[in-house]
This record gives sequence, C-alpha cells and structure tokens, in this order.
Amino acid sequence: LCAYATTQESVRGPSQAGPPSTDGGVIDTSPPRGTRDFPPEEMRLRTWLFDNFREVSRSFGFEEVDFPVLESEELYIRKAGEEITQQLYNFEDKGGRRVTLRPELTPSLARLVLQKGKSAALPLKWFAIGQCWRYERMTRGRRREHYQWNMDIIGVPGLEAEAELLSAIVAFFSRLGITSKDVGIKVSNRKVLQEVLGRSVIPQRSFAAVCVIVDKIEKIPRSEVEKELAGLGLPVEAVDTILQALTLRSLDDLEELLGSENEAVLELKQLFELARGYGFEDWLQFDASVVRGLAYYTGTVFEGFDRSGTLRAICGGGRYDRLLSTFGGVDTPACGFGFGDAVIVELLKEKNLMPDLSHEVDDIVMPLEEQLRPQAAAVAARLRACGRRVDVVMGNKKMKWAFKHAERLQAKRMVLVGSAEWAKGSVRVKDLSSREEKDLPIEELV
Ligand SMILES: Nc1ccc(Br)nc1
Repeated sequence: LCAYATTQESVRGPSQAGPPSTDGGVIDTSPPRGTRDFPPEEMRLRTWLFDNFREVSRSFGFEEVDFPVLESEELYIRKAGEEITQQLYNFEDKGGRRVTLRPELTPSLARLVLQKGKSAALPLKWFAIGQCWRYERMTRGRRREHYQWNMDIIGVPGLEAEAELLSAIVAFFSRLGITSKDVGIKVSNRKVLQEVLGRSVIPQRSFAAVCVIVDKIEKIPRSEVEKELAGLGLPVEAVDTILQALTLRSLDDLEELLGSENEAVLELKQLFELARGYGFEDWLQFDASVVRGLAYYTGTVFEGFDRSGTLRAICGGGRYDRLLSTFGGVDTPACGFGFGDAVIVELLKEKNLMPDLSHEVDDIVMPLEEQLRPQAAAVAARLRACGRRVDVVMGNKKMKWAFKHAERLQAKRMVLVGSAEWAKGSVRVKDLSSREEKDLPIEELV
C-alpha cells in the first residue's frame, strides 16, 4: 500500500518483472503487512507535512530529538490494560533480550530525560517525528505503523505548559488552512475522574485502569464499559456516578459537581483563561468524556477532533507528572502530545486543502551530441553551484522526449548544449513558459 494515496493505481506496483526470486517468479513487491511505501509523490506530501511539524516546533523554541525505533520492552510494560501495550510489535533478539518496535515516543523521551539527569537544564522543550508501531492481528486490516509528531515540555508544573502545546497545535492547523470551524480540541482533566472515584472510595491503584476503560466509552457499547469497570471491582452505583460525570460539557456544571476549590476546576479555568490570552479559545471545549487511553496521564488531557465527526482523533496529549518515577527516576512535571501522519491527511483531503507538490526542477540540460556531454556537465555544475535544481538528460534521447520530460517535471528552462553555440561560448536556452528561445553566454545563465 502506498502511504497517503487512496487510488488503486498507487497499490499496483510497476508492471515490469522484479528481480528473479529463487523459484523464478517475481518477488512480492508489496511492503510488509500493515506498512507503507513512500514513492516520490507520497514522499513529497510526507516531507511537506513534516516540514510544517518542524517549522511550528521551531517557532515555539523546541529542539528536535530522536530515539531508536527499537526499545527495550520494559519501557512499555504497564498494567492498566492499554491497547497500546497489548499490541506491542515485540520479540526476543539474538542476544535473548526482550525488545519491541516502539508504539509511542513518550517513554523514549522519558528515558532520555532520565539519562541526561541534571545535565539537562529545565525546562526541556523537545520535539520528535518518529515512526511508531503496533502488532495487530490483520483481522481489521489496519496499518501497523504511522509517523507521529510529538512535542513535550519537561519541568513546568503550571498550565502555561499545556497552553503552549495547545497553541502549537492550533498554529499547525492554521498553517495548513484548517480553522476552528473544521476542527476543535476537547479538553478535560483526569483529576475530574480522580475526584469522582475518590468519592466512591475506589482504590487509587485502579485509577489508570479505570481511565483506560472509560476512554473507550465512545468506541464500545456502554454495557461493555460497565462490565469492564465492574471487572475492576467497581460497585454498580460507582459506575453510574462515573459515567454521569463524563457527560458534563460545561465548566459551570463541573464546578457545581466538584466545587470551586477543586483542582480540576481551577486548572481548567486557568487553561481557558490562557487560551483567551493566546486567542485560540474558540478551538477549545471542555468535555469531561475525554480521558485519553494512556495510563500515565495525571492531569490535563486533550484531543483534536474534526467537527464533521467522520474521522478518528487527529491528535491527543496531556500531562504526565509521574511517568519518570515509573522508570525509577525522580518525578518531574511533564506534558506533551502526539500527532499522527494519517488522519490529518484524510482531513486535508476532506477539506480540499491538499497541497500541490510537483517534482521541482528549474533547468533541463541536454547535450545535442554525445561528445558534448562533458560540456553539458560543466553547464549543469555551474547552474547547480548557483542553486538551480538541474536535471541532466541521460542516455541518447530525442528532443521530443526531452521536451515531454521537461513538461512532466514542470521545468522552467531547457538548456541545449550544441557545438555551434558552444564554439561561441554560448548555449541555447528555451524558456518553457514564455516559449522564448535565445542563445545565452554561459556566464549569463544565472
Ligand atoms: N501506537 C500506534 C502505533 C502504530 C499505529 Br498505525 N497506531 C498506533
């Protein structure tokens, strides 16, 4: 399957036979199950998307980091029943080590923060774009890999960190032409659930598992959620109280339920006040049903959604103040988000906002006779040294082919190297938009 394409053409590989395989037939040219190739057109779109991820990250003063796609399995062994840890692309390596292709980036980031220890001056503002994996029985035919953009702030306990991250997400959407009419960001706080569970005397050790189950509230039948919560030993009335609390959609109602001094109420009010300061409050809406499916969130949680309701969550994140101590480190406040490379492309297609990305070449240089190829090479080298993107015609091609090639590449000029012109220190240049043609001295080519 090709990455972002949806047409059948993208799936069929080239018709010519591939390298002979052992039994004389053509090898399977498809990529491994659940993975994608990125042929040029798809790769241009991916590069464009990642360039936007990077430019937003840099405009917020973040530094890029990266980690191995292969990590120790122990980074993801959590007991809260998350889908992400039940679908590890894990195996035992030749040294007998339990390893896995990473399903997410946050644990790697936490590992690097711990590794850096005191040498990393806080706050850290790190971003990464990395391929993440899951191993899902192909019954559902879903992908097994995607690229995720992550931005994380380490060392800031206050809501200003979440506000910065949300502002970065809004800045990214805005760069692509997506508005708050197309997309919203649901915001809540896990302290809502913590308070509600506390009132039902639910043991703290079940909190993460309750969040993972409640996160499925809009994906599986309520009866199934009730059954799974009961499976954690929650009494029926507690289940009703929890599900009732999750229907809250206004901060006033939340305040009425939890009181004006409740931490979740105070934090959410502060976050919305900061959002007004940044000017992106119309992107946000409080929604108590948002808990996110990762066990380690401890406070604010949020997710970007398309208002037409046709797509899965576009991005998501939250505060995770106690992740480092689960790795034996000292707890450090942290918050971050993940933004996948697939749903956003579906949204851009739906909104007709896909960019027009052509194969960009400025000049096509062609020797009119084979023995002039060294001269053509000199012309190409000079043009490239001046920053022009140059395609040199290779092989013994006819002019008709060369002009068709130039049209395909949407080149701006055709530069023909012929003996008569070369003898005068010139080349023949055809402007491919004005169709104007003239001899130019080589030193005037740029
Ligand atoms: N965590 C994760 C990894 C890979 C894909 Br595709 N989706 C989610």
